[in-house]
Amino acid sequence: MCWRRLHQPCRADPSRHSQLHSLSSQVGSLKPAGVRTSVLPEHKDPLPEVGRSFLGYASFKVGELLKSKEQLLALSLRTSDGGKVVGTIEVSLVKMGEIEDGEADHITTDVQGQKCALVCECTAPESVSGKDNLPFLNAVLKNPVCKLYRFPTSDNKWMRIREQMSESILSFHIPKELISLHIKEDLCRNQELKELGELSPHWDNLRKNVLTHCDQMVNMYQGILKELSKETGSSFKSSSSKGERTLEFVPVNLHLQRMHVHSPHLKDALYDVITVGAPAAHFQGFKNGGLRKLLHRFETERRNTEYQFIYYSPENTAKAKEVLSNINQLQPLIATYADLLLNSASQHSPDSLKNSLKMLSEKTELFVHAFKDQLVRSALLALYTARPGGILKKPPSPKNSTEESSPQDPPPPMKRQDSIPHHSDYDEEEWDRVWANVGKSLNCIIAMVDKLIERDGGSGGSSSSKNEEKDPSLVDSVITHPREDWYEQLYPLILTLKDCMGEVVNRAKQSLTFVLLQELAYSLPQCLMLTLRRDIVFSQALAGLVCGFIIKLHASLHDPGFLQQLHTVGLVVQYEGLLSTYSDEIGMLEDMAVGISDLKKVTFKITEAKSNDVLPVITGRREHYVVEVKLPARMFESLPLQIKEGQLLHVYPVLFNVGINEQQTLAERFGDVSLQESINQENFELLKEYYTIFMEKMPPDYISHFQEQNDLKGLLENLHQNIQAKKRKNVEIMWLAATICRKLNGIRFTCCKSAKDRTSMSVTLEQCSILRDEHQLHKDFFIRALDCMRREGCRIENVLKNIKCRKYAFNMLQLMAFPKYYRPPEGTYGKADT
Ligand SMILES: O=P(O)(O)O[C@H]1[C@H](O)[C@@H](O)[C@H](O)[C@H](O)[C@@H]1OP(=O)(O)O
Repeated sequence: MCWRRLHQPCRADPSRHSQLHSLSSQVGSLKPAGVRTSVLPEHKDPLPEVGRSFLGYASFKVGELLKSKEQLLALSLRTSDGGKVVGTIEVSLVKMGEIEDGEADHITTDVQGQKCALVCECTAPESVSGKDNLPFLNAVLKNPVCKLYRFPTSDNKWMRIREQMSESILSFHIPKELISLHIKEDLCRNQELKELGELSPHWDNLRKNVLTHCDQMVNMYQGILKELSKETGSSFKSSSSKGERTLEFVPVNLHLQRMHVHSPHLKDALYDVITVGAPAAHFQGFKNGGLRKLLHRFETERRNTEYQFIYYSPENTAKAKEVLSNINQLQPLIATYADLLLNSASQHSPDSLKNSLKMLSEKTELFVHAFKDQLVRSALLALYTARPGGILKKPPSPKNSTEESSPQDPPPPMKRQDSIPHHSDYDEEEWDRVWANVGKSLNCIIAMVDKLIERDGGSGGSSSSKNEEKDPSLVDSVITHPREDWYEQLYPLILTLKDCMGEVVNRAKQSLTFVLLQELAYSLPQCLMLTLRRDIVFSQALAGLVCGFIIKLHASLHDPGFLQQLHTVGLVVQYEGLLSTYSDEIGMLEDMAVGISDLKKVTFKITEAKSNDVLPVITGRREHYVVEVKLPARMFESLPLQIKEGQLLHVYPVLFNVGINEQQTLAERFGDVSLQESINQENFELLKEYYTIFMEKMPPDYISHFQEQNDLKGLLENLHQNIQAKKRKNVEIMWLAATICRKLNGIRFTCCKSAKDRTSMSVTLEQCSILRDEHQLHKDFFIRALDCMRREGCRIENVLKNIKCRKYAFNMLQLMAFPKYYRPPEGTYGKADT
């Protein structure tokens, strides 16, 4: 690392001669050096000339400093004529991590005359756990801002802090990936709606209407994707662009906020927080509230409107989508394995034949299993009644096993269709026969393979353990007509399997698409706008999560405990919300709560990077996404087997919100804080559940050591009491939740509307509290360090890059309503055009 400019000549402070802050020293320019001076107590002479402002000088060679045992030099401070010794100066090496090609400059901070910390600024990023991680992290993190501080510890030593803030290219990459998937999913659904076959006029009109709107939606997503694709290389959406329509899917002001601490007696430590604007649909606005309320209201209304469409619960609709997606994945796979089997047969290779059969059997069993649900059966019946002339005496019920005896079920649907004659030739058992035929034809293939291998002199029967399940008539027909050409023997059976499968797929797809039609049919534009809103909020939340996950992974790769936790338990992801339950921010919080909860649908998979493209890849659909994170070969190799084998890694998102500004005061006095209370209560339960799984699944050795180090139970109890206490602006909740998250190796987030002002107050407070509690920051320096970080640190740069002005957007009146430690120092806040 190098300093462009070194310490300014020292100016003697006429009022305080005992301690000087900085001094002109001809220090070389390789490493930053900390400088401490003192004046000899007996020195009574008037100050030497040089404008009375220079106390003296000293010089040294950088090499000497580097070679010195303590990396510290004690030098005599001499008057400018080289005569008298007027004091001493200590120069010590401040090694803040390696920086290549870095530029640095220094700023002296002087908080109301108290010299508390040396702050340096530099532009180069820092390696976290070895330089080798850098290229991979650099592919994700952009435009780092670094600040270096020195603060005294309680035993009068120095701790060195490196604060770093970086944007992420994932801010744009993830939304683009996700929108592409939405387009794919919706195009496929629209196609399936078109292929639903002939419907009676009522349903046909409904379908046409749905298709018109859905096509418009797809066009809209395509338009947004096109606009976003123009933003090549972008990695930051500023708070002032919150409401821009084309950037709606992009998270606001997303950054990694990192604190790297080197303290004298302790191991170096790294503290990361992802800061981001609360995931919310700013362009759509909050006049009618946010997702939590909108979804609830929509579902209640839909449930109570019982004509024109059939009510399927959100769980059933989700199940229909899942089965459809399984079918779409499994059918081509089975076809491929069936062809592989034929290929092995034509090569007359018993081993290869057995292997292909094994794979074919596994996938076909999954396929058959996918249709076991009662939903398919009831949907088939519903679709039958929607065909021209098809009506039942008894209306279909969309019940499934979980819903079967719910007394609140809505009355039977389809009341308005009694103009269609009541006759039915619907054969309820036909589906069972079609479905069972897939299993039968598989059994037939298994029997034939066994037979062929046996006749060939191999160990027949080994290819299947299910002989007892085979259909005897089919087996007989195989045995009584043996032929020696394997391919010819198997070909007709494979053809039958494919035909049977085609029949099942056709029926099931149509019936389940009919279920999806019901979801869209009610209150069409509103329903699609809700989906859009949810997609937008989810996209912002996911971009942050993927960023947090990758950073956590890189920072903890060397920790076997973490890796074990990752694949056996999964990671807790804790969001600290600072939104107020008043006015528009109620809607934001309602959006955020759903967006964060939706992250449960995400799992991660770590793969080996095969090229320079290390950006994550997303697959899946709205109900479930898999994010593939790539690691370079050497890092990938060091992972536990389970992770290398592609095990899906889970996340457990939790949100705790405490409004802190003047709006929250209004909410507490004249409004309603119940939203915040219920969110905190619900999420406390989720956090407790995670802790229980953690305790159950981690090995006993790990747990006993963990318990010795951390009183998680006590912290959870404390958090619970604070949530129950319903105290105003109870910021203790945030501190406890964050502490629990850190102790559980989780991923930390802090959010407010823009992640600029309140977030900056909170992360700097968190950083200084960690320094005080974990690194013995001298108690007299707590406030000074806090003010220093807020005045000179990365977060004021965050404000600058968002609104082109170095002022937190608070006024005096607002700040009076803030909890004490959330107020920035004088001169750093004021009217800012946000
Ligand atoms: O980063 P935020 O705290 O969401 O910024 C707020 C700020 O807290 C508030 O005092 C000010 O009046 C503005 O509303 C800020 O939000 P912007 O989104 O306008 O930056």
